[in-house]
Order: sequence, then C-alpha cells, then structure tokens
Amino acid sequence: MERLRRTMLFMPGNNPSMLQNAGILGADSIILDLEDAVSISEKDAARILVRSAIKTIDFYDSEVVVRINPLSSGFGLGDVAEIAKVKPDALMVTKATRADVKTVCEMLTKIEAEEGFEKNSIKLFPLVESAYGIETIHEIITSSERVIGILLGGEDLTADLGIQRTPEGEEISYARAKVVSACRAHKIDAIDTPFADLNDCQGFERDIAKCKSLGMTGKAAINPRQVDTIHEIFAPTQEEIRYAQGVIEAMEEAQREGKGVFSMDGKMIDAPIIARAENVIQKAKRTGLM
Ligand SMILES: CC(C)(COP(=O)(O)OP(=O)(O)OC[C@H]1O[C@@H](n2cnc3c(N)ncnc32)[C@H](O)[C@@H]1OP(=O)(O)O)[C@@H](O)C(=O)NCCC(=O)NCCSC(=O)C[C@@](O)(CC(=O)O)C(=O)O
Ligand SMILES: [Mg+2]
Repeated sequence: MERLRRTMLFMPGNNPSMLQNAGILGADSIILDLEDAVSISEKDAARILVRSAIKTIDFYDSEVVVRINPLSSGFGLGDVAEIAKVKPDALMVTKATRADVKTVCEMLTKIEAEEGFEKNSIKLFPLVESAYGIETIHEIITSSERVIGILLGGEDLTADLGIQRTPEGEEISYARAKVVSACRAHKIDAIDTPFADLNDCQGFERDIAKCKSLGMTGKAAINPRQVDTIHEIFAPTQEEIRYAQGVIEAMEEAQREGKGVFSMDGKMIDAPIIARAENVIQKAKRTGLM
C-alpha cells in the first residue's frame, strides 16, 4: 500500500536533541534539513550528524527524507555523495529544476550500484519554490522515475515573485493549484508549504483547510505541535464518512436493480460521486477512523 504523507516535519540537521526524538513525534515523514535551517558554518557538522542519525536512530514508521543544499551552492553534490551512502528513504532537492533532479538521479544510480542497494530505492522529493519551478513542474516530475511527490515552498516562491507572503495565502493559490494538478496527473503526492506562525492557531487551521480543499495530499510542518492539527483536518469528518457509507450502500442496492445512475436524498449519484465516496472510505480506513 502507498505510504501516507499527511505530515512532513522539518528539523534542522544540526540539532541532536530534535533528531533524537524524530521517530516519536507522530509525523508521517521527517525531513532532516541540511539547507536553510543550517548556517554556513554548521554545514559539515550537520551532514555528519544526519548521517549518524540515519544509521543509529529508530525512526519507527516515519519516512526519512534529507533536504540537501542547492547543487549550485558548493554543498549540494557533497550532500548527495555522503547521505546517499546511508540510504535515506528520499532526498529533497531544494529549489528544484529539471536539470538538478536529473543530476541527483544519476548520482544516486551510481551510488546505489557501488553500495549494492536496489536500483531506484532512494526516492526524490523535489521542492518547487521558484516561478521557473512552478512553470516547469511537469518536466521536473518526469525527469526521474524516483520522484514520489512535490513540496511547494511558499516563502521562497513569494520572494522569487517579489511579493509578500500572507496568512491568507491568496498569492500562492495559482502555485498550489498547479502543483496539485501536476501531481494528480502523475499520481504522486502534493505537499503544501509550512505555516510559519506557531502562535496563529486559527490562521494555521484555515491554511490547512484551504490546501486540503485544493487537493493537496499533505502539509509540511516546522514544529511537532503542528502535526496532530494537520492529521485531524486532513482526516475525513464523521459526516463525510456517514455520507460515503450511504452512497456505497445505495450503489450496491442500485447494482442489484441493474441501475448505473440513481438518486439519494434527491441528488443524482453516478460514477464520480461513487469514486469520491470510495476514496473517503479508504482514507478513513487507513487513518483508523473505520
Ligand atoms: C520554529 C522553531 C524555531 C520554534 O522553536 P521553539 O523552541 O519556539 O519551539 P517549541 O515549540 O517551544 O519547542 C518545544 C519542543 O519541541 C522541540 N521542537 C521544536 N521544533 C521541532 C522540530 N521541528 N522537530 C523536532 N523537535 C522540535 C524543541 O526542541 C522543544 O523540545 P524540548 O526542549 O525537549 O522541550 C522550531 O520549531 C524549529 O526549529 N523548527 C524547524 C525549523 C526548520 O527546520 N526550518 C526550515 C524548514 S522550513 C523551510 O525552509 C520551508 C521553505 O523551504 C519552504 C518555503 O519556501 O516556503 C522555505 O524556504 O521557507
Ligand atoms: Mg525554501
């Protein structure tokens, strides 16, 4: 079964106490960061710490992703060379372009062969956070069969667009829709940008509800306090589950009567509505609600 990625929790790669507890924080994925959360003077130390954490810490069921530095930065290629050897589940390619993803993919193919790892076992999660990235997202996704999802980076994107980032997020609506559509087209995960204000609880809940309504499959987090809220809002509500169960029961009844289309409480039910109901039931089962 495909992995659930409702939450991807970032933590700075140079913070041993955060890394130590990574597996018990309840996030579906952990992103060990070597990029912006780590200052230039700490880059080498963070790489060593992240390598050692992957080798020694029990992450339990959480997926382990390492965010590498940009390839152009002088650290990115070394990050791939050193981190791939300890076999994280995936690498996150920062400020991704098609060329970067291809380069990292080729390096991984070589390292996997040298280390005796299964081919394509290390996956890629491009972080799309520039106007160019948004406009070439299809090329980024198709540049490697290792790509399992896209993370949208709202802060860097709005900086690149020369606009302000707001809690309401209207300015990233186009980018969110583009990421969702491209990811759905290729059946991979679409993960929303983190919400940075830990004190604005209502704004955070609105932000999660908005990205969920647009079709994002999960959301990045920057603090363990954000994990449960994201899981709760991404889960189907009891009302949605009841409605979906009603649709499935009515469909079974209609099938016995040889009908492809039927009505429930006065509303027409046909194939897309049944598919959506099945989707809700499947999500409820996977998240333990049924
Ligand atoms: C924000 C803050 C400083 C607040 O600290 P505070 O100390 O006030 O937090 P408290 O809640 O008081 O902590 C209570 C307890 O939880 C522990 N604890 C906290 N956070 C934890 C965590 N993440 N993992 C494990 N443990 C954690 C803490 O150690 C303490 O443990 P203990 O002492 O034992 O009680 C802290 O969370 C933090 O560093 N977050 C990660 C920041 C980060 O990785 N950013 C980079 C990635 S985003 C990015 O780059 C996006 C993007 O790419 C996309 C775009 O473009 O949009 C871009 O470009 O922006
Ligand atoms: Mg960024």
